[in-house]
This record gives sequence, C-alpha cells and structure tokens, in this order.
Amino acid sequence: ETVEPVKLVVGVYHNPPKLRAADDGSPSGMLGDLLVEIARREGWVLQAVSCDWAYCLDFLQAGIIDLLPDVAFTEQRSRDLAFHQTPALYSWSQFYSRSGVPVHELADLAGMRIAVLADSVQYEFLQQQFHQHQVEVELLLTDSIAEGFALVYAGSAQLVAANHYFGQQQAKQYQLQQSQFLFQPTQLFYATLPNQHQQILQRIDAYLVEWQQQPDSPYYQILQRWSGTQVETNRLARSYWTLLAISGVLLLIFGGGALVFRWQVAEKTRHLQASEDRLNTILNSVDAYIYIKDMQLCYRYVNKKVAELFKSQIPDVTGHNDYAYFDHATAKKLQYHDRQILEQGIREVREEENTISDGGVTRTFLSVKLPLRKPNGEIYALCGISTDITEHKQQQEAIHQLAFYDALTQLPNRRLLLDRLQHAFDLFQRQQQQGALLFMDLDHFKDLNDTLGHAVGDELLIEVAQRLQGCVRKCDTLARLGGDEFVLLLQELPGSVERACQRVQVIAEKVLQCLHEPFLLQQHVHQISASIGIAMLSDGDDCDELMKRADMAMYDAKSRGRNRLRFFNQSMQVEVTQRTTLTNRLRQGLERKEFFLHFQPQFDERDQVLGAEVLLRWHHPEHGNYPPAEFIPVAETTGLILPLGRWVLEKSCQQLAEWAHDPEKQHWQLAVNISPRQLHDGHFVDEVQDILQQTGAPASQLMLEITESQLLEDIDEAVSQITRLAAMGISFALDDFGTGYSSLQYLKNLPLQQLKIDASFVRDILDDSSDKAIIKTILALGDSLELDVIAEGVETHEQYRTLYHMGCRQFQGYLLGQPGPVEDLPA
Ligand SMILES: Nc1nc2c(ncn2[C@@H]2O[C@@H]3COP(=O)(O)O[C@H]4[C@@H](O)[C@H](n5cnc6c(=O)[nH]c(N)nc65)O[C@@H]4COP(=O)(O)O[C@H]3[C@H]2O)c(=O)[nH]1
Repeated sequence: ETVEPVKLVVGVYHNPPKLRAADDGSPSGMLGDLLVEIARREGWVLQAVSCDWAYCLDFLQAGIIDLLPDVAFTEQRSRDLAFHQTPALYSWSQFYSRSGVPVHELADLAGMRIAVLADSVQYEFLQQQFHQHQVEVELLLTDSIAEGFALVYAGSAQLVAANHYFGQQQAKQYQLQQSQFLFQPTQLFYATLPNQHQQILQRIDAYLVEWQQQPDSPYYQILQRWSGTQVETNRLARSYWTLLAISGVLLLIFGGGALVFRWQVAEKTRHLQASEDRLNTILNSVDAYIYIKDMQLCYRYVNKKVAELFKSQIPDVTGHNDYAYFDHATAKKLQYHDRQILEQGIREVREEENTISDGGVTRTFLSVKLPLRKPNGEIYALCGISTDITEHKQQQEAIHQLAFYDALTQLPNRRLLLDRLQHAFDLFQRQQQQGALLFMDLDHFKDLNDTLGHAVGDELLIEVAQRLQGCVRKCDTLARLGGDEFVLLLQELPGSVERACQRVQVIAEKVLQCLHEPFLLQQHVHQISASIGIAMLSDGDDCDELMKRADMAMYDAKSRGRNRLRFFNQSMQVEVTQRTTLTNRLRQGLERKEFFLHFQPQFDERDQVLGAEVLLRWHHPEHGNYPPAEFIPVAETTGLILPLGRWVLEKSCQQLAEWAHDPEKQHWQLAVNISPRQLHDGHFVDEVQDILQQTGAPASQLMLEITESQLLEDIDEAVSQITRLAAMGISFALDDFGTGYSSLQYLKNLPLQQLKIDASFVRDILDDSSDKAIIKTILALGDSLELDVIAEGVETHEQYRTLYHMGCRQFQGYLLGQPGPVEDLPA
C-alpha cells in the first residue's frame, strides 16, 4: 500500500534574498531554499504559486495556498494564521533613500512621500506611529518591495521602508542608501491557516530547532549562500537582534545625527514626548543597565537603573565618564575594554567586577557591548546592556564552597584534593615535575576529643589548619579529609628525587615542629604532635595508589612512636603486606593455641632465684618460631594483644597459684610484660582482679613490667591504673629503664618496686663509658627512691662483675639462665 505524499501549495513573493522564485518557479532565497530542503527530507511535494505579497496573504487566508514563507509575526496575524515556534529569521526595518535625505527622528519624516509594501508589517507600524504622533506623511502603497525601491529611484517617493535583508542586497542596485533609523524588529515564520497543517509546522519547527544549534547545518549554509557574508550562529544573531531591537528603539528616540543623544523631540512635538515617555518607561522598567557612551567614553544615555546605581539623576550622568562613578581600577579597566570595542568594532560579552566609588561596593555584571555605526560604517558610539549577576555568582560560589571545601576549616576537601592531585600527577608524568603527598594525622586526637569535648576538638582542628597553612607555599594544597586527617600536596619541587625528598623532609619537619608548639584552647595549654607519611609522586602509578601509599607511610610513622615522619618506599610496602599476613596468622594462632610461655630466672647476688620473667613464645606449625619482637608490635597495633595478654596473665597466675603450695617456690615472683594497649584498655584493672580471683594466685607475687614509653602516652591515666593495681598488692617494674625520657616526677608518683636496666646498657658496659655512667645513675636513683634495680641481658662474667661492683644486686640473662619451660627453672 503506497502512502500518498504530502502536497503543499506554497506562496512565493519577491522579497530577495529571503524569498523569490527560481527560474522554474520553485521557491528560492533563504526561506525558499530552506523549505525545499525540509520538503526533500520529509518527502513533501511543493507546488509554488507566484504572487505579490498582499495576494499571497489573501490566497493563504482563502485556502488557495497551504503555506506562506516569510511572514512577520504580529498580534493580529496570530489570530488569523498559525505559526511555528522557532523564528526562521530575525529581521528589522530601515528606510532607504537617495542621498541627502536625513532621517534622524520620526518628526523628520513629516511631509515626505514614503513607499511601503501594502499589508506589510512596516505599513502597519508606520501608519500607527504617524497617526499616533500626528506626523503628516504620504504613504505610497506598493505591491512589491522592489516597486517601492523603484519609486524612490525614479523620484516619485523620497523614502522606501523595507526589511533590512532586502535593503542590504538591493539598495545599491537602485542607488539608494540606508538611513540609520532602525525600527521594528520582527521575527519571521512560515505561516498556514490555523488547524490545517499543524504537523507541517511542527516538522518545520523541529528542523529549525535542530539546525539553528549547529553552525554547519543546512540552515546556516543556505543563509550564508544568500547573504554572501558570514552568518553568525543563531544565538549570537538572536542577541544581536535583541540588542538592535533596543538600540533601534534608542535611535528612534534619540535620532541619529553626530550625537545620538541630541534629544530635541520634546521641544518639537509633545506627541513625541509621549512616545519618549512610553519608551523610557520600558527602558526604565527593564531589569538591566542600559547605556550609551560616546567616542570619548562619556555617558550619553543611561536608563534609570544606571542612574540609581550611580546614586544620581539620569540627566546628571550625561557627559560624565566612568571615573566619576567607579573606583579608579574599575574605571580604568572599563575604559580599556570599551576602547577596544570602539577601535576594533567588535561586539563583546564580558563578566565585569565593578566597584562603585561611593561606598566601595563591588558587584558582578554580565555586560553585552557593541559599537553603534553610521550608515557609512563609521562607529560613533557604544551601546551597553549589563545585568547584575552578583547574587547568582555568590550562590555559585557558595555551592562551589560546599562541594569542594571542608565546612569546619575551609580547607579543600577530598574531592578538590583529588582533582589537584590528578593535575599534579599529570604534570609529573609529562614534565617530571616532582611533587609529594603528605598524610598527616594528629596523635591521640581522639582522646582529646573524647575527654575535652567536640567543641574543643573542633577548635583545635581549626587552629591546626591555620598553623599548617602558615607552613606551606601558595602553590601547595592543604586539605582536610575529615577527622584529624590533613593532607598536604607539595608541588613544584626541585628536579631530582633526592633533592625533592630532602626538601620535603625539611617541610615535613617544619610542620611537625609547628604543630608541636603549645595550643591555647579555652584558656588551657595543650601540646599535641602529629605523624606524617610521605609518598613522592614517583612512588605510584596513579593517584589512588599514591593516596594509599602516603596513608601507609603515615601508619608506619605512628607505629614507630608518633611525632615523626616516614617516607613510603618499596620495602615499606613489603613490610605492610607481611604485617597483614602476620595478623591473620596471629588470629589463627590464638584459636589454635599455638602460644606457650617461657620463663627466664632472675637471681640475687647470692645466686638465689627470686623468680622469673614470663616470655611469650609462638610456634607456628609451618613457619616455626616467631620472635616476640616481630609479632608483639603487630599484635599491639591490631588489638590482638588484648586477648593474648590476658592469656599470658592467666597462665602466669595459674603458675603462681601452683607455686603457692610449694614451700620452696612460694616466694618466687613472676614478672609479666604488659603492653601499652592493655594498660590503656578501660577493663584492665578488673580483668587482673578477676584472674587473681579465679586462679587464686597471690597478688604479692605478681609483678607487672611496664615500659617508660608506654607510661608517657597518658601519664595520668597510667598512674591511676597502676595505683589501683598496686593497692591490690601487685608490684611494678619499669622495663627498659634509661632508654626513654625519665622523669623523676613520675618515678616518685608511681608505686614502683623495681627498675630494670635495659640490656643495651649492659651489653656495652665494658667499652662504653657513657653506658656505664647511665647504669651508675640508675643504681643511685634506685637507691634514693628505695627501688630494686635488676640488670637484664647479662651474658658474661665480666658484665656480671662490673655490675656487681657498681652496686647492682639483681640479675637476669643468658649467663645465669636462658628462657625456657617452667620445669627448667633451677630449684
Ligand atoms: N641478647 C640477650 N637477650 C636476652 C638475654 N636474656 C634475656 N634476653 C631476651 O631479652 C628479652 C627480655 O624481655 P623484654 O626486655 O621484656 O622484651 C620483650 C618484651 O618486651 C616482649 N614480650 C615478650 N613476652 C611478652 C608478653 O607476654 N607480653 C608483652 N606485652 N610483651 C612481651 O618481647 C620482647 C622480646 O622478648 P624475647 O624475644 O623473649 O627476649 C627477651 C629475652 O629472651 C641475654 O642475656 N642476652
């Protein structure tokens, strides 16, 4: 079944270059060709009917033709005809005359013979204007536009009014010139009778919408073919048209002469005054700043909004330039750009930040500016339309701020950081421009936050952000990822990795130092520290990996005792992987009961056993024995030390309970190592009490070994726990004594029983005089504080003798007894 093609009878009148008949009678010209192209695509069959304009319009209304191109939209026509939505062309009208007929204003037309197309929009408009302003003219109605041009050429009329498309192309041929009197901007459409060809109009509309958005579409190709000049894209054409609509109106009011603004109409006719009033009402009620500046950039016209902005009256602004109203920098900038427009004859859209001199308020404007030209093309003024977009910009900025900045510290957030990092990374890959990523975490921030409250925590974070910002350069990015995690992206570092690393180290140390300075928070001085992990841009293959690596390095710094910096490197990566494996094995080991205890005896100076130190041992079925120095730190960071430590305590207490029944051993003490995690775990005291109760071990025989460094973490908390345990009869030994920062203050405050000289001092006691001096001091300290002092790691007789002569009376070490099963302890 074949579908009948759509047949359309099209009216064609002579209005080149917009519309004309081709040699074979078919529609041609801009709108004709466009229709032919659309019909070709749609499969419509066009049948052209050649007619003069007024007849064409009649034919359309009578239903003789289906479609008429090039119909200007008017209110009245919209009642009788149907139009599509998107204008096919934008047009306006001008007068054309033989040389020497000046038209500056409506009143200049009085007494003239003016040719105009019958039934045209120009005719309607002019007739109405002349009538309204009581300007007497003789209108000669023509059947075609060309006829009007011919009348002027022949001297039968002084002027012809026509659309500028026709005028631009045809005026020369008739030796006519265009006047600067622009009027009546119109939008041109294809028209049909209402409700008859709805679908046709819809299809035409669809093509117009699509093609007007594509600069290389058939639409622009056709327009260009017929206009012979470069056609701007539709958006520009439309704004140009809009501006012309306004500036045309301005010209209508002000006339065109050497100065557009010589406003004499008021004196000439009171009707024109009325017209001015009406137009001014329009111009003054638009939400835009409209102005005209002359070649010296003095204002010649401003609307009410401009006058209000300048806190002045409209007439007072005339003759002044921007220096009178804006601050110096703004005026200079405005004049610079305005001059370019006048000199180069360009139209410009620009965002301007203008500061009003009175009050110094800065506002943002979107300004469209274009030069105004005389008929000979000479530029004589600049027309500008500016819209205040300050609020819009502020909203945009607020949204930007929310999306890319941290609300608490106003530092860039993760999203912005990642963006900058990507940029830095690209630069590094292209130009080997080194950079570094520093992950910073405040040590024990959580404790501060929990104890002092979130308000103080927030205050600290804000101050930290400010301090950090003081340590970095403009080209660096300091971001906050949340919590107490800050990231610093350093860019533009010196070429070689070594030099770059050195520089980064210096910066990171500076950061550590500046964070270590005391903070004053709510009248209290707080001291904090931070741990920094560093990855160089050369350390990873992408941003994700770099972030992870800097993070890893930061954790490494933390686990090495905080307040320090660590660089990421490959060996660290290996370490991290091993650590994960070890964690999994530890967990399994606990379940599979792979742990056991060794006991290393401790002696007095008469070789009598005082007891033993309990040492944890782990035998893995496949990997053999793991040294405690390797797995204990991992157990500590993962928290596995808590169940592990509990198990050690239980076993030790069971042993003590057993010895309690043995008269030879009931005086033996067991020294059990306690990890910092255990001591700072809130349940530790209760746990020890439970274990003592359950096992029946005498508390007096249990000694807990703590290290100096673990005390330092939170001295007040530690003292309170230790005091509570000591009250239960448990004694305490301070392990590794001498390696940390000893503070007499806490030594006095703690219920200690024993100081343990670290094995490292004992090892070098024979060769290193400073180690000897330290041991002496520890012994003297023990003496004065009435504490026992035990030397650990005694391996040789010489060491033993030297220690003895120095006054040491308790010993532990391979010389006297290796760690081993409980059965191996000497009786
Ligand atoms: N070179 C030398 N070394 C000697 C000598 N005498 C003893 N040692 C070793 O020195 C370490 C003494 O333990 P530590 O200083 O408390 O140091 C301990 C302790 O800090 C930790 N640790 C061991 N067991 C536990 C435990 O149950 N809990 C906790 N939290 N830590 C433990 O592991 C560390 C290492 O333990 P171990 O490898 O068993 O190493 C033990 C012991 O075997 C000697 O004459 N020469």
